[in-house]
Amino acid sequence: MRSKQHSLRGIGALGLTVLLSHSSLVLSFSLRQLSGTATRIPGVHLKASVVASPPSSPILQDDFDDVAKPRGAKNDWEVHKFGGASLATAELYRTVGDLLIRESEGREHGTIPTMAIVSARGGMTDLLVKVVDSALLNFEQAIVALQEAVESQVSLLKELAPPEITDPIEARFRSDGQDILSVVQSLRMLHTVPAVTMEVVTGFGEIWSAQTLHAYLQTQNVPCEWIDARDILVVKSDSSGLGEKGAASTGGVTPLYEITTERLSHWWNNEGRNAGFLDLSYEKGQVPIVIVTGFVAQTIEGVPTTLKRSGSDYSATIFAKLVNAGRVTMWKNTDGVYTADPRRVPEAFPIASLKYDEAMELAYFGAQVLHPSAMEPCIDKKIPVYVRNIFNPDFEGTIIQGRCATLKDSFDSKIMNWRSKSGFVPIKGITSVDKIALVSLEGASIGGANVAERFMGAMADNDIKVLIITQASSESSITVAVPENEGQRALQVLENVFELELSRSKINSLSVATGMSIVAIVGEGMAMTSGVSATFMTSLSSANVNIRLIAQGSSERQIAVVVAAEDTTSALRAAHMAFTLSETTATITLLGCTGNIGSALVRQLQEQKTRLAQEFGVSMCINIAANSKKMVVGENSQCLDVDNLSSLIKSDEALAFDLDKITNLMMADVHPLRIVIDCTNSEAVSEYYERWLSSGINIISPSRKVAAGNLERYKCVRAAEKANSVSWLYESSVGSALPICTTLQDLYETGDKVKSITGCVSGTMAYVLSSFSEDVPFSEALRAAVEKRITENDVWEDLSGMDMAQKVVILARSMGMNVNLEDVEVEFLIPEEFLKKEYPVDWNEMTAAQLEDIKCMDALMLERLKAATAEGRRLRYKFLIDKETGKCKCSLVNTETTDPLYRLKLYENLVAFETSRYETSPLIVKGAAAGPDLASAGIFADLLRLTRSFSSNQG
Ligand SMILES: Nc1ncnc2c1ncn2[C@@H]1O[C@H](COP(=O)(O)OP(=O)(O)O)[C@@H](O)[C@H]1O
Ligand SMILES: N[C@@H](CC(=O)OP(=O)(O)O)C(=O)O
Repeated sequence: MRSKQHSLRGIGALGLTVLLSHSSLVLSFSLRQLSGTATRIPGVHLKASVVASPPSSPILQDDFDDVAKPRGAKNDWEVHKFGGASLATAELYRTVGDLLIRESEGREHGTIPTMAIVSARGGMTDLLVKVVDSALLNFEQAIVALQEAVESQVSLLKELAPPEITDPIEARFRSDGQDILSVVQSLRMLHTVPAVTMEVVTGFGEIWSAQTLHAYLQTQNVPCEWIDARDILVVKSDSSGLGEKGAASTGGVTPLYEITTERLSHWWNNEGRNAGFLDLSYEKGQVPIVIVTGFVAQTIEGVPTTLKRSGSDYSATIFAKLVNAGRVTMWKNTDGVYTADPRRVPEAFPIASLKYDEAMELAYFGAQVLHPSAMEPCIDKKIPVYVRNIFNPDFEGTIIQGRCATLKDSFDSKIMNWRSKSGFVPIKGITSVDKIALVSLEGASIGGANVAERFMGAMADNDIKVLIITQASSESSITVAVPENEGQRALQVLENVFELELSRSKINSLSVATGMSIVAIVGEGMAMTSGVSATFMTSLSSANVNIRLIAQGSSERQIAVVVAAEDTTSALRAAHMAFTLSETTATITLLGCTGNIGSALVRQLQEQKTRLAQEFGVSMCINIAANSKKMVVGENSQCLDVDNLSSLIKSDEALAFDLDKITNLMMADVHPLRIVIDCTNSEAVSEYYERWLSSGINIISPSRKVAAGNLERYKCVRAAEKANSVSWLYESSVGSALPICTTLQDLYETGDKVKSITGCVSGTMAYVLSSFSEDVPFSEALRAAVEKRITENDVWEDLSGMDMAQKVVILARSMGMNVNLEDVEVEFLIPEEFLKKEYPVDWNEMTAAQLEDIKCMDALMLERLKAATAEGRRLRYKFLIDKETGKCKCSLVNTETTDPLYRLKLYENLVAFETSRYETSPLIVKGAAAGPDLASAGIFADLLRLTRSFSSNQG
């Protein structure tokens, strides 16, 4: 095992002494370098590995091996990167070590030289950041954090290998801890934290992590070594600070490949040779495993630096390029790159494949899973990058390879509307960057003064990272998105630059707005399709998200918007769903879920769900279900298990029914297609219709409470529907599943003039009147109808004619008539006093009493039947709506043989439309229309209508 004891130890507070020992590398530290370092971190007892150009090698030129072609190996190198989450515990270090051994054993083509780039153990970098950050504010806290950092790594190490391996490593960790302590102490004298201090201290996480994994691999007796990347990787950095995970940036760090290649080659021919890597017998299964510290590097001046937060991904691809690897695998704690951050969008799922450019855009706009620069090194050598889950290694994850078509290519190709090609989704992923400020210059009237150039020049000169720019063509208005913590500085800088113009009022205003986030959709498919940005914007507006700025990259691979920070998650989820990246087509609140119609609907949804998903790509998600007493709610907007709905509502999980709570939950749901299905007959529920529609929630109502209720309320609800571009559908409230309302709407919308509508829209009336006879009394026919569950719960609603009258109101209103229920002339088939009578609350008892009472009508009804039969006619309960006279009527009539109702059978409904176009022969809609199954089929049809019209809206 090799010892790396290269430290810079301070002997005086402001002095800098170098104590460096390295088996093969010669220290050459120029005075300029030393003073350079000293000016950056004066007084710092810096431990750094400083590598100058390789010494004259003792190795003969013939003997010099190319690291990219390991002597004797049949396969290329493969590089694996393990992030902090994959190295959080001793168990995980073992898992990683075993995985490396397995991978190095190869697949069908023999052993594979293997390189592992390791991050700090999970949470370590944050802890080291805390050590530095708290040094000035709370020194005690810094010490505690430092102790925790060292001790946690030591105890993890000791779990992995015996003392003969771990003792020297532990000693190094502790000595490193002492060095960090010196650095931190010196900060107290400086009263400031030089940028390089953070880079030096945080890098120790990776240095310790690599040695920890190396300790474990040594116990497995495999040829292995570890590399401190600060000895090899030389970079040029044009940005200060570590950055933040998931911040929008390109990092600003460029590897210097020539010198880095030289150093790696030198390492291979010296350290590697000493480790026996040049003499391995690959056929016999011997293969090198080289562990490299991620994240850390060195500047050309020899100062330790980093590749910025999440930079180990970048280290991995840089080393992959250096050794010309066959592939890079980034091992993460997720099943690959997701369509959106899974912590914010629970519906997100792993993307199977991405182009390099798409991955770069996603990373630039904040997808924390990848470092923004990480793709660069793989592009020219076409090295595929796999993103896989260490906790689910059998899953394929995401593969990143290939370039996107250029803008010119897309100009040459045929543009199509993305919704016209079924199954095609132009968007691969949706990301966000938090903590953004918008800086705006408005109302410039400075002819020829080149406002944009001065604006952007000021940003560049002051090192302010501009993430998005939008500019009005006149240059009179420019807005840029910058990191929030740069917002005020950007404003000051601009105030200085445009001081003169501001004082002469040649610029209206310069302003900064903080508390913003960028939300971006990414995918190469958008360059070749139309309708993408319309879908994006519509989804945001349906989620009530206000857009502050829009920008589309010239590559047409991304569209970014800036929104208020508190709207970010809604925006992400809404866009995710609008592009059907989520499977759920609609989220549904089902009211009255245990009633006759509600439970029939649940049954149908259960039966149809696979077919709907497979044939139509529609997935309905019942998210809230309630009856009049209880309600159940899917956690985090997740779907309830439809197969278990009835037991869920009886379980302890069920909450007390609360319409306000339901409304708030629906309003918080950002799904662009939210639907309430009102299968209740509740007046209380109908009071919420207007509010729901005004909040962008669609309604499907078999309930007639609103459609046939108070005219003023009906009008308000309709107005809310129109104003909010949502739908209120109630096809199932008239004639169950028969297309009566839609037919009427079609006639109306196509300009036909509906003169009158007649027919029978009561299944109970149709059944009873066509089945009672001299042998079967009227009351017995009604009993049969009750048993067949085709009546309303309260059979008086049917027999009073009020059920039919409500449907008449609905149809008349659809013809543009201003009618209320009182305007319908209704003939009762029961004595009026029955309606005022008090019946038991229990349904069975109430119905039994009603069936007893109705017997008094048997004789009278038989008489009417006989009279009709004597004339060769049939008894039917018929409605009439006459547009011209405004008359609406429901009555018992003796129908002639020519009347379409004459042949109406048991369960049937019939509606005849007499219109200008259908003058000679009315348009007739007829069919079975009774019972919960048909009613729920009507709701189902409305549901599908809504999902269809929603998707066409979006294109
Ligand atoms: N689009 C995305 N796909 C996958 N993960 C994402 C995405 N956006 C954000 N993340 C977050 O990034 C995390 C993985 O990135 P990171 O923590 O940097 O990994 P590691 O440290 O293991 O390299 C995931 O746990 C997830 O929470
Ligand atoms: N440890 C560094 C570098 C890195 O890339 O880590 P991770 O792979 O865990 O994101 C960081 O936390 O930023």
